Amino acid sequence: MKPQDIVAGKTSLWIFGYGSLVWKPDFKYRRSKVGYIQGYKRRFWHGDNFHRGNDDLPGRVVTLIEDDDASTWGVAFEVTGSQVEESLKYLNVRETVCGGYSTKMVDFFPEGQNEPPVQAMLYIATTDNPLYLGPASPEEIGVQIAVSRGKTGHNLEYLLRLAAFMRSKCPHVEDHHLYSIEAAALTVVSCLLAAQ
Ligand SMILES: N[C@@H](CCC(=O)N[C@@H](CS)C(=O)NCC(=O)O)C(=O)O
Repeated sequence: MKPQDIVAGKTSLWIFGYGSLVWKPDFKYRRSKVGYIQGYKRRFWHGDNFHRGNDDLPGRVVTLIEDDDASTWGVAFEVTGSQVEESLKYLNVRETVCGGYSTKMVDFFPEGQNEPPVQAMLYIATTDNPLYLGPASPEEIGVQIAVSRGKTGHNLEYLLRLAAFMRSKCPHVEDHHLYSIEAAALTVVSCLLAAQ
């Protein structure tokens, strides 16, 4: 679904972030809410040859993989009025042109007892994406992240800031995939520093 089809005539839109968007939205928004989506798991299975890697050494960033038993926590940002077009124009370049992500509408469940779900748009890199790297062990992913950097910065920053967000805003979530990769990447970094 193209963003313009999603926002046709909309004066308000929720955008769900679950990777770099949770700590660096970089667009103006009216308000944000921590919460989750159902039916997807977050995995470091998407390659990145722009923001956090290059063609010779692609970085690893997150995408969403369908899993009926899973949920993924992040942040939804509400954009209104002129913010709708401005945010989509910016994110189209950042996420789609540079990142290989496409857009999808899902139900977003804000944290809190009596919060009803709202429709939210997210960016997802599907498995048929040419940058898709697929599953690997935490150790393999940790090494790749520890040695990759791109035009936006080091892949390690991308990993550590996401882990810091989850510990701070979603301490109840046991994201073994994220934290095992974080531990593996930090082990690699400590070994590289010790070898210097
Ligand atoms: N679509 C996910 C992942 C977004 C993401 O990590 N996209 C990359 C593009 S490969 C990005 O924006 N990177 C910016 C950065 O690494 O600072 C999200 O909602 O946060």
